[in-house]
Formats: sequence, C-alpha cells, structure tokens
Amino acid sequence: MRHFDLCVIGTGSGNSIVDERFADWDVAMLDDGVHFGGTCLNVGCIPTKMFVIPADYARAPEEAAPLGVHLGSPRADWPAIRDRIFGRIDAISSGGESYRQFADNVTLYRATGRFVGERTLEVAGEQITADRVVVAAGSRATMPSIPGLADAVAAGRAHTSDTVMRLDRLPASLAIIGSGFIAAEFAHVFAAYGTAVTVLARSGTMLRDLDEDLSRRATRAIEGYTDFRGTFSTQRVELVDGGVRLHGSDDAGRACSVDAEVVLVATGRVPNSDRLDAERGGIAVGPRGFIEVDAHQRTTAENVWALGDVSSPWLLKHVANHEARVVQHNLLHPDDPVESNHHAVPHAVFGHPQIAAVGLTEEQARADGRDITVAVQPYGSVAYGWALEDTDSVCKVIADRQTAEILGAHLIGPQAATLIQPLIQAMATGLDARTMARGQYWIHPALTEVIENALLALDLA
Ligand SMILES: Cc1cc2nc3c(=O)[nH]c(=O)nc-3n(C[C@H](O)[C@H](O)[C@H](O)COP(=O)(O)OP(=O)(O)OC[C@H]3O[C@@H](n4cnc5c(N)ncnc54)[C@H](O)[C@@H]3O)c2cc1C
Ligand SMILES: NC(=O)c1ccc[n+]([C@@H]2O[C@H](COP(=O)([O-])OP(=O)(O)OC[C@H]3O[C@@H](n4cnc5c(N)ncnc54)[C@H](O)[C@@H]3O)[C@@H](O)[C@H]2O)c1
Repeated sequence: MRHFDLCVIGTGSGNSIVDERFADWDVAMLDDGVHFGGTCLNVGCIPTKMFVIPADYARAPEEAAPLGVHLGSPRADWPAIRDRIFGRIDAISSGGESYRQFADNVTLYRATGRFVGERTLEVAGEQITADRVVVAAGSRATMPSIPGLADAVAAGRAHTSDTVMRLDRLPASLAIIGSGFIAAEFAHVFAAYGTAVTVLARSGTMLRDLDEDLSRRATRAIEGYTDFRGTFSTQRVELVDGGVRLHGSDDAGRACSVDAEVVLVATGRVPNSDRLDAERGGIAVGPRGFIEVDAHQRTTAENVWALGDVSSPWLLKHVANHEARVVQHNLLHPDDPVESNHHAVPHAVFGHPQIAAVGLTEEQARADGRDITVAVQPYGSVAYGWALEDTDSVCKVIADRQTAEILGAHLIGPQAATLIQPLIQAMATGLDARTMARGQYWIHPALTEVIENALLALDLA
C-alpha cells in the first residue's frame, strides 16, 4: 500500500493547491474526468464565455440599428468557433496534465478514487493512504429520469453542458429543459448563432432564484428571442426523424409537445460525494449530497478537507477558488488556520441580457423583517445609457434604511457582471451606501453613474 503526504481528489480547483511550496511533499492527485483540469476549464465557465462573446457580436446588428448603424446579417461559423475555443482549452488541459505527470513530487492517477477507510482510498486497483486528503471532486449535471431521454442521449440527440459545446454542427433547433443559469447562457448563444431555441421552464419564469424583479425582466427578455414555454413539464422523449419530440403537459394538465433537432438538459448539478464513498472515509454528507465542512473547510474526518462544488451549495468557481486558497493555507500552516469568508458571494449570468447579483434579494430582505429602502435605477437615466438607447436595463440596490448598510445589489443589462464589482467591494468591506455614493468620484459619463444614482435614490433615514 503506497503512502503519501497529501492526496488531492479532483484537478479543478484542487489542482491549484499544489504549488512550489509543496515541492517536498509526496502528493497523489486523482482525476477521472475526460479532460484534466475540472469543470470550469473544460466544460464550464471558460468555454461557455468563449461561446458567449461571439454571440454578443452576433447581436450587434439589432443593437446598432437604433443608433443609426446598419450592419449586415451575421453568420456564426460553428465549426470555426468551436475549434478555436477547444484548440486553446484542450492545449491548456493537456499542458496541465503533462506538468503533473512529469513532476517529481506528484503521482497522477487518471482514475476514480473511492474511500475504503479513513484517509484510505482505492484507485486504479490499488489502495493508497495519505496523511492529509483534500476532496475537490466537484459536481455533475443531473439527468432526470424522463422516459426516452436516455435513448436520446445514446442517439446523440440529447446533451448536457458537458457535450453540447462539441456538437458537429450548429443545430437548426434546440429545446432546453430547465430555466436556470445554463439554460439562460446557452439560449443566448444558440439563438444568436441562428438556432431556433425553445426554453422549457416549469415555474413560469427564467432564473426563479433571482430577485423577482430581475427574474421577471429576464423572462421578458428571453421571450423576445426564444419560444419560451413557461409551464412545460417534459414527460416523455421520443426519437423522430431528424431529432426528438418532447411530450409534456402544461400547468393546466393539457398535453403539449415540442420538436427539436437537439435537446439540452440543464436541470441542475449534484455534488460528486456519492462517487467517492465519502461516508466510508468517515466524512459526513448532508441531505443534498454536499460534504459537510466547518469554517476551515475541515470535514468530519481528521485531516480531510473539502472545497468547491462537492461541499459548497453556491456551485461557483470563484467560491471554489477562495476555498482552495483557504485549504492551501491550512495545509501549510496547521497552527494558524484561516476561515472561509462567504459574506457577499456574487454571481453573474452571461446570457442576454447579462445579469449580476450579490447579497439579499428584496424578498429575502423583507422576509428578514429589516427596515429597508430599495432603489431601481434604469441605465437609461444616465448619460451612457442614453447613448446606448437603453430602455430595459436596471441597477437595483437594497439597503438598511437606518444604517445605510448595503444588503443586496442586482443588475440586468450590458456589462452587469463588471459594473457590480464596486457594490461587491462595498458589501465585503462594510462601506455604507451614503459614503459609497459621495465619498468618491464617479467618472462622467461612464455607465457606473447608474450605480451612483441608485445609491443616491435610496431613501435613507
Ligand atoms: C456550463 C457551466 C458554466 C459555468 N459557468 C460558470 C461561471 O461563469 N462562473 C462561475 O463562477 N461558475 C461557473 N460554473 C460553475 C463552475 O464551473 C464550478 O463551480 C467549478 O468548476 C467547481 O470547481 P471544483 O473544483 O469544485 O470541481 P471541478 O472543477 O468539477 O473538479 C472536480 C474534478 O474531480 C473529478 N472527480 C470527481 N469525482 C472523482 C473521483 N471519485 N475520483 C477522481 N476524480 C473525481 C472530476 O472528474 C473533476 O475533474 C459553470 C458550470 C457549468 C457546468
Ligand atoms: N455564470 C455562472 O456562474 C454559471 C453558469 C452556468 C452554470 N453555473 C452553475 O452551474 C449550476 C448548474 O446550472 P443549471 O442551470 O443546470 O442549474 P440551475 O439550478 O441554475 O437551474 C436548473 C433548472 O432546471 C429546472 N429543473 C430541475 N429539475 C428539472 C426537471 N426534472 N425537469 C425540468 N426542469 C427541471 C429548475 O427548475 C431550474 O430552472 C448552477 O447552479 C450554477 O451555480 C454557473
């Protein structure tokens, strides 16, 4: 039985832990993914955003026309876009893999690891033990048990985000099951490239966990460029000539169906704790499958840490990165451990329009019973928004009326993911709304003036 100083399961955020400070540690690194480097690099944040940028360009004619610029009809060259993106990504992934394969202090196992005891794993037919274990095994896409769906997957007609970006050709039509993050981003990409997209939601809205105001606006926007079915519950998938037929029912129980060349299943992700036999390693797992960790990212098993999607309900890369830095510190400095900071965790949806949010929604703030003040500032109320001829985008800020503490911020519109950063910074550092608004210069006439004006519009005591 081989023994290591450290075993890291998962080469997404887990890979970043092992830097030059671990040069004299004997490290085992395990990953059973098709590509080395985890979700974000290979099938997540990075390729999706590389598909989003060309989609944003493809929308230029519709955005330029109201400004008096008439551009030609865009044509998305799917094979060229796909091959450019994966030409870069696959090279980074295989470069990272070779680096670990040839490192003197790392033994890379490209296989599934399963706990068989405390800090003892079975991998590739071998048992290994380690003084310390880091579980960074991520999450995977769910596949609902809808009759016929597995056949559609086998026939190459149904995909998850893992495979849809490598399609041979751009489908003429795409049905998306789900109305969350992945649905929003891929609806934008495929619709902008020229695919006829149908979005099958069950709850009546897009992105229902957002602040209700933003969720409503996002739904209205997506209705403008997809066939949005608000209450379509898929009950059966049938393979038909040239694609699939989704049989379902609406909220009144009426039968309905949708035909598409390809289906994208975007129904959420589940943590990979079950693929590890975590409990056999003495690691407690919560009811939704997330490994339980304390503020230091320690699991219930001694000298076993967990981070990222396998233990964090946020399912966001910036959270996984933060937790990986915490674990790295705590491995190197066991006598001076640090805690994770999950205050003011933001997220962004890179769809059309872009959305970004941090902190409480208006509904959550009201449910907390706080005395709040809310400002909804249209982009179109500031000079840059006039220049954009923007009529739909807003910045919403929620603050405590008495203390001026910023409790939440929600933006929908161009550059929302970038514009929100000063509000994230204010919440993270405790800068109040009044000081934020008047304690600094705001470049005129930049789009950030919409944030300044939202802060000034708050009805503070
Ligand atoms: C389409 C898509 C778009 C996304 N876009 C964004 C975005 O824009 N911004 C954002 O913040 N987040 C985004 N995310 C979420 C983000 O990708 C994840 O939160 C992040 O990658 C999780 O990192 P991780 O290190 O926890 O896990 P991962 O990167 O998933 O790494 C886990 C690795 O462990 C391996 N593994 C699992 N079990 C075992 C085992 N038993 N043995 C060996 N290996 C195992 C897996 O194969 C995998 O390679 C997106 C996700 C998807 C799917
Ligand atoms: N920009 C980003 O940060 C980004 C982008 C993509 C994904 N992600 C991460 O990946 C995770 C997964 O994304 P996602 O869009 O798959 O999940 P999600 O949780 O955002 O949305 C899942 C959707 O599927 C629906 N659904 C669930 N079960 C269903 C079923 N059986 N039939 C029909 N609909 C069903 C839900 O109602 C919801 O609309 C997200 O939680 C997010 O954290 C982040």
